[in-house]
Amino acid sequence: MFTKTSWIKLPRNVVVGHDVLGDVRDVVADTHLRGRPLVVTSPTPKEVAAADIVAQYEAAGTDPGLVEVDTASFDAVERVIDAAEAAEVAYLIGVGGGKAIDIAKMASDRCDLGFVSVPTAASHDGIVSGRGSVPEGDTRHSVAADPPVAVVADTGVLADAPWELTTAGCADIISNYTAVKDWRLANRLKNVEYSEYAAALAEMTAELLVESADSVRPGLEEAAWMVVKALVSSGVAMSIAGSSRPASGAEHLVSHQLDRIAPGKALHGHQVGVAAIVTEYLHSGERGDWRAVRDALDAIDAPTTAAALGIDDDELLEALTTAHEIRDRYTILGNGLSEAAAREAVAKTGVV
Ligand SMILES: NC(=O)C1=CN([C@@H]2O[C@H](COP(=O)(O)OP(=O)(O)OC[C@H]3O[C@@H](n4cnc5c(N)ncnc54)[C@H](O)[C@@H]3O)[C@@H](O)[C@H]2O)C=CC1
Ligand SMILES: O=C(CO)COP(=O)(O)O
Ligand SMILES: [Zn+2]
Repeated sequence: MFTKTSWIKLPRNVVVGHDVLGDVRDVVADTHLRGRPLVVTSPTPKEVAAADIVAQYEAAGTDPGLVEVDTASFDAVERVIDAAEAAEVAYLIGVGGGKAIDIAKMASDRCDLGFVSVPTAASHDGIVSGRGSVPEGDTRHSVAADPPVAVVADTGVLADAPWELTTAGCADIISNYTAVKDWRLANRLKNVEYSEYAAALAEMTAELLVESADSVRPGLEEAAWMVVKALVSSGVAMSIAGSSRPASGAEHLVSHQLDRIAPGKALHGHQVGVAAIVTEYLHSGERGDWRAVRDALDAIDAPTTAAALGIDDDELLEALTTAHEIRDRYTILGNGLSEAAAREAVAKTGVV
């Protein structure tokens, strides 16, 4: 008897382009969302975009709430929920990098309110995904949350953001190669549910970005366009899968460990990129595709070594040998990488 069910949640309006920041109210008006919003942001994105959005609503006679967050934590989610309830808002607008967007996404899901995603950096593929990523103690949660009802990505804002944020977004996409390899491995060895459509979309997204690497250059709106389209596509792959598997494998586990061992030293996308060189080596060996991963990162100016991340060799080795403990997600790390194997992998790939 056939018993499978799949429920794919996707955004209704995804608006990407030049000067679209000024259209946030119009884009929202095209959805079912009505009333006062709560704008969830962090200090720099507030100046770059959130203040403009607040001004749009004020000019139209609506007084939006505003709350600032600075970390991806469950405490921050609770603070936003309290602010949303106190201000009796009708929906939330997340404005910023991955952390502000994740917090707004999870808070709106918990309050059963709509969510609008306004990225100010092309730095991560959580812009449209139906997931939130939050550390807690020794673990890292990938929380299911309704994806945004609408996304407004202004290519001018994204192109003006610091270049390293864009290269981090590219590296987050390049890591799809190893994430999908880990997913297939987990499917074969542990019967983990797998979607060929989601995997193919995640891989194709990485492929298209790598092929366009020459055009991804600082300050160009065309480059921001290409990268944000890839980030949207990767987020859609996660929504089709109903998990972050198409975009998060062992390289993400290593990055999540680095967030605990060496907090604040490097961007999420850069960490997963460097870790992907090593996990690709583990998948396919010395003659495998790890050079292609490294060269793809290099072509878009993303770091390819621990030193370029600002992370000590020992910190990376600790992350590599303990990453399997962080979450119940089977990957090429299996039940743990030995220190000797980790040393060999980082030496062979030139990551250390
Ligand atoms: N939910 C999901 O599916 C996914 C979630 N993530 C999560 O996203 C986070 C990483 O996102 P990031 O954006 O790298 O980190 P982030 O949100 O900490 O942003 C990095 C920095 O960039 C600044 N920034 C943002 N826009 C700026 C602009 N226009 N000009 C100047 N500075 C600007 C932010 O204020 C922050 O200081 C991690 O917590 C990661 O786990 C990443 C991928 C997928
Ligand atoms: O960062 C992600 C995809 O790029 C998703 O992160 P998780 O590993 O927390 O699911
Ligand atoms: Zn990621």
